[in-house]
Parts: sequence; C-alpha cells; structure tokens
Amino acid sequence: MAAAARGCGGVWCRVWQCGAGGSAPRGQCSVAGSARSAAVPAGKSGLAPWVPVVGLEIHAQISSNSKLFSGSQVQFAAPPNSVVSFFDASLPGTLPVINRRCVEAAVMTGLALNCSINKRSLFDRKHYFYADLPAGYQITQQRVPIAVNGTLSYSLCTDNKMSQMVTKTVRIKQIQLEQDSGKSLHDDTRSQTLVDLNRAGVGLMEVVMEPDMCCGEEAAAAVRELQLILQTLGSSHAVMAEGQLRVDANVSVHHPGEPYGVRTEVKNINSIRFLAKAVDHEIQRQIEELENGGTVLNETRAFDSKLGCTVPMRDKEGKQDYRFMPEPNLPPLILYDTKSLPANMNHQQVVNIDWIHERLPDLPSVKRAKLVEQYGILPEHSFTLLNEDGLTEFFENVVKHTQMKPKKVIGWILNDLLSYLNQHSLTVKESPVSSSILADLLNLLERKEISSTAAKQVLVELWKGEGKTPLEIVKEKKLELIQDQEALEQICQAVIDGQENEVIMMVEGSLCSTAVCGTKKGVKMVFFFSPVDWHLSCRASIGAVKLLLSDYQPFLLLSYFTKCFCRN
Ligand SMILES: Nc1ncnc2c1ncn2[C@@H]1O[C@H](COP(=O)(O)OP(=O)(O)OP(=O)(O)O)[C@@H](O)[C@H]1O
Ligand SMILES: [Mg+2]
Ligand SMILES: [Mg+2]
Repeated sequence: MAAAARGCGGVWCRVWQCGAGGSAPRGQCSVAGSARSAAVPAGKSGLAPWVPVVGLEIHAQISSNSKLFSGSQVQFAAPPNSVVSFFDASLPGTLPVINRRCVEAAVMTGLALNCSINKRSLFDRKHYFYADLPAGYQITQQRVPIAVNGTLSYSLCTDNKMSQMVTKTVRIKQIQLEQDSGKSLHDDTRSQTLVDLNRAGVGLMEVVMEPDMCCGEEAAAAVRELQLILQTLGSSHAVMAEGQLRVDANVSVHHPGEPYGVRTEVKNINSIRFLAKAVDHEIQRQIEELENGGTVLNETRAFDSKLGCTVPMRDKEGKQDYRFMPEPNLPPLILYDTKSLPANMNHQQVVNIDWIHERLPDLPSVKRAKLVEQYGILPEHSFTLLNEDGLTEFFENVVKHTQMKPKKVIGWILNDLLSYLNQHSLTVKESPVSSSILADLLNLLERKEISSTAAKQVLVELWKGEGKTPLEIVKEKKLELIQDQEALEQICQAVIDGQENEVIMMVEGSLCSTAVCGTKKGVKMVFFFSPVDWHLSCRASIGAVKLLLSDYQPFLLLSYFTKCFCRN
C-alpha cells in the first residue's frame, strides 16, 4: 500500500494507491506514516489513484440541567433509571415541552460555526425499534433543522512539525436538535440485556459535516476544534470518554473525476485518537477490497480499538426506512432576531438570535490570535495552550505574577510543566506546582538569585508537593548564586588547589567563550565560563568538577568542551 500527497491539496489531501510494495498488515493504519511521499506508484488495477472522502456526523450532548422535552435531570453516572420522567419512558398521555436552554445552546453553536439560523425549524419522528428507545421513534429535525450552511476551520501540522501548520475548512451542512436514546447494558454471563433510560431524552445537537475531508488526521483535527468550540461556548461539555461527544465517520474512496464511492459509516467513535485510526483503517480496507475485485457495501461498522480495525456491526441496517413523519405534538420552533422581535416582547420571552450573537464568547481561534498578539508567543504555542484545559489560565497567571518575559515563561510551561504532567498523567488542575509558586521560582531566576540549572533542581523538589516555597528549597539546598566576586575567586582557587589530576570545569549550556588555563604542579587546568554571567558558570563548574572526575574520562570531555569553545 502506498500513499502520496495530492498535488493541489497539499500534504493533507492524500491520494491512495495499492502499489507494488504490497499491502500493509490488516488493522494497521499506514496513513500517518507513509502519506508524505510525493510519488504515486501505479496501482494493481492500473487505474488512477484512489481519493478518500470523509464526512462526519457528530452528536454533542447539550449541557443543560434538564432534558430536551422533559423536566427530568441530566446527570452523568446517576444510578440506573433514577432520572427518568414519564415522558422519557414514553408513557401514554405525556407530551413534550421544549427546553429553552437546549434551543439556545444549538443557536449559539450554529452561530459559532458560521451557520444560518432558521427562524422556523421543525421536529420530526424518526422510527426505529430498539429496547432503549421506548417510544419506537426519536424526535429529531429531519426536514428543517435549526441551523444550516456553516463552516469550521481547523489546523493541523505538516510532517508532525508543530511549526508548520496548515488551516483547512470543512463545510457544516446542518445542526439539528434531537433526543438521545437510553442505554442497553448487555450482561453476557446471564444472557440478559438491561435497559437504563437515564440518557433517554437528553438533548443532542447533531452536527453534520459535508464530505470535505480525506484522512483520519483531518477528521481528528476538525473534531478537536469543534470540541474546543463547544467547551468554550459551554453548549456541551463534549467529554468524549463520557459519551458527550460521539462521532460517526462516513468513508468512501473513488478515482479522481469519478462520482463518490459507496460510503460506510463507522458508528459511535468516542476518542479522537480512535477516530483517526478508524478512518485511516477504513480507507485502507476499502481500497484493498476494491483492488481485489470486491465491492464496498453501504453498511454500518464499528471500530475495534483492540484490533485497530473496523468490523461490520451486528445490527446491519442496510437501507433502513425510518418512516419520518412530522412530530404532531410540537409546533414549529420559532426564533426571532432584533428586526422580527414583536414590540411587546423581550429576549426573556423568546429566543433572540441577535441577543445570543452579541454575547458569544471569544472562540478558540480568536483566543489564540490574542495570545500571540498580547504575549508575543509563537502561533503553535497558542495551540498547545488552548489544547490543555486550564493551561492558558495557568500561563496567564504565571505571567501576571512574574517579571519574566512571557516568551521565556512559555518555555517553562511547555517544556517543564507539561512534560511533568504528561509523564504523570495529571491535568493542569492537578499540578502539584501552582501558577503562583512557579511564578515565585521564575522571579528568583529573573532576579539572578539562582541559575536556571538550580531553578530546575528546585522544580524537581516542588513537584514533590511538600508545601515548601521555592525560596525555602533554595536555602535548604544552598542553591543561591554567589554574587561576590572575591568569594567566587576563593572558591575557584580552592578547587584548583584541591585537584591532583587534570581538571575541566564546565559551564551551563554550551555557550562558552572564555577559557582560563593555569597550571599547578605541572597539571593542566582548563576552565570554561559563560560569556553572560561568569559567576553563574563558576557555580555550575564546581558541581561539574566532581562529576567529571568521578564519572567521566576527563580527556574525552576535554576534547568535547574544546570543540564547544572553538565554535564560539
Ligand atoms: N460518498 C461519501 N463518502 C463519505 N462521506 C459521505 C459521502 N456521502 C455523504 N457523506 C457524509 O455522510 C454523512 C451523511 O449524514 P446524514 O446525517 O445526512 O445522513 P445519514 O447518515 O443517512 O443519517 P443518520 O443521521 O441516520 O446517520 C455526512 O456527514 C456526509 O458528509
Ligand atoms: Mg446523521
Ligand atoms: Mg449517519
């Protein structure tokens, strides 16, 4: 299997072809790794290369206190069937009452995704039979949804380099309001299926994207951006692990210039990483199928994360007839804008699109631009800041409480804080070092009271979360920089006098510019000092002397340091 970049679309749009190199093993997605090559080897079939097409349907649970059409609570992980009203259980005689909050959340989301908001939308019944859908139908918006014709811009990096980012846009076909279903819990040991209706009737927004993407990486980046937007708006918590954001990935392949191929739909993917893998696997599977003379069925599949491949779902739907019909118990949903708002009504009595528009928070793209503008940080760093929940606030708090320049602060946040948190699987909010403690530490560094090597040592102590302040640790570990030149000279002299063998004294980093050579009892001494802050280097040198003499061949290190020195 070989893959290559499509000339016009840059590295992101890939053209696929089964080549002489043979197929990648089943279940492995070779997209990310191999798609960078520019050449397109001839296919087995001898036809033009394959173009993958990907379109997503994303179900976002609306963050609301109560359900879409009933007053029962929305509560994740509540005891089974503890938050179910008569309406949710479809008892006869119950009627839907629309939840204003859910409507506002959908309008907000539509506006944030540049959609046109329909001032008149309709509800329909979509019929299918499943144990966790007691009514036998779902109330959705099939004919006229609440929002249509939007766009979502998302960025992704080329060749795994954060510094080379490309921004792409996917069209949003529509956003529709609909009910979630209940959950079926299969107990294989007792051959039973238990039904939990807690989720039945929770408000969902289904965001339907046009088939504008072409690989798993793009799909993943688009969903991540959508997730950030929803979380910024507060219209959905969008936590995938809790099922608040579920993705159906539609995938097909075709030859350039030919109509789109038959699509398969990989249902209910609940992790961004799995989404990328599922899409890439499905593209590969379809190409292999077609190259081997088979056909792609219009079927529903699931992603098996253990095997890393998609598998047909047991409940193969084929072309299911949903018998859509207008929901007779709900009138058209009417929204207003400032122009159409009747004189005797205010925004509390109706949903006013303009009123919501004026109150939209800054979206992630705007926040990133502001971070770059305000703090002079690199665009790719603004992406990292927004990617971690709470990291932007952490960074801004540190900046507020330190004299260190934001450009330097970002290095400590991204290199030290983030790598520690990642290593220990902690969120920013769980960091043992708070933003104000980190700011205190950076202030000591900025005031040249400690070296950056010492600051890193202090940070190691701070991670232990023992409640000591950076200054206490500095004093305890005697890490202060000695500013008194005479005292420093005495220390150096003592080191020289104390050595019998050849001595190399190393500075911080490799920016050495001054060497002082001396001899005592015929022993050569070489010192390297930092050009900026010689006493700072001296301090490090003392530690280095011990290290060099005990752990390393002084001769080998000497040649390395001399190289450093010559370079400068
Ligand atoms: N040839 C294709 N290849 C890949 N994706 C496609 C193709 N044609 C359509 N799609 C995508 O399939 C999705 C269709 O979603 P839509 O909700 O309109 O219909 P559905 O899947 O039939 O309905 P349901 O909501 O019941 O799943 C869209 O995201 C669209 O971009
Ligand atoms: Mg759909
Ligand atoms: Mg679908």
